[in-house]
Amino acid sequence: MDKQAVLLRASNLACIRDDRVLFSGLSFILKPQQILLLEGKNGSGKTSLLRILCGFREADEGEIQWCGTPIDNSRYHADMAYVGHMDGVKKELSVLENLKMSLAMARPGRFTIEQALDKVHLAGYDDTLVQALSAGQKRRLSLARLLITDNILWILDEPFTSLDRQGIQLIESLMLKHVNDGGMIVMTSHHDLALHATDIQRIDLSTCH
Ligand SMILES: Nc1ncnc2c1ncn2[C@@H]1O[C@H](COP(=O)(O)OP(=O)(O)OP(=O)(O)O)[C@@H](O)[C@H]1O
Repeated sequence: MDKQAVLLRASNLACIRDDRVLFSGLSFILKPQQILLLEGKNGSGKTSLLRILCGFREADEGEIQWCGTPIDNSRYHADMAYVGHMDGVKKELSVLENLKMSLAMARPGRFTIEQALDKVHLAGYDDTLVQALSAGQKRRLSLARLLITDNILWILDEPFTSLDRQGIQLIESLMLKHVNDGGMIVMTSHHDLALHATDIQRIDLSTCH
């Protein structure tokens, strides 16, 4: 892909829930090697904005473009990966089956399934049913999906939730590598990011009215 042309542009977005304006007039541009950190108090609309950016829900106003065209085109969904609250994993399938399923629907990434499981410290859990994993292990599995597929844009909703200290450091180092390699991340987090050398834009949704 031509990295020069890669750009996520949100223009004048608004989101209304039950007649309440969560945010309006929200615009930003995200380029390769940048992280956009969405901040704001509980209920300010961070998850709602991520779901709009994923194309799961339409904005009440405004437009989102990927590389100059509206996001409802197939290329955006191939370029983007979302890890949300529900972890996006099927609990009745094994760890290996879940990763094989993710791989079947995407371009292969930098790591094999075996390497990714090793990286997120789930080696040896291949045949374990997801329903038998702890909350932190489920989160590690959902993050392993990012490593086995090739997606320039990661959209992450509270990626540190349920992770222990070592897990948080691991994810931070994977995120750093992703952006240093030309990737982009939009994320929410109530946890302070330790990625000091990185180009981080911050938007506080509590103030976007
Ligand atoms: N499906 C829905 N239908 C109606 N209202 C909803 C729906 N989902 C969320 N909301 C409302 O929208 C508001 C914003 O929710 P959202 O989950 O986007 O906030 P958030 O900033 O991510 O919060 P938190 O920090 O608690 O995760 C809340 O008041 C919530 O009740």
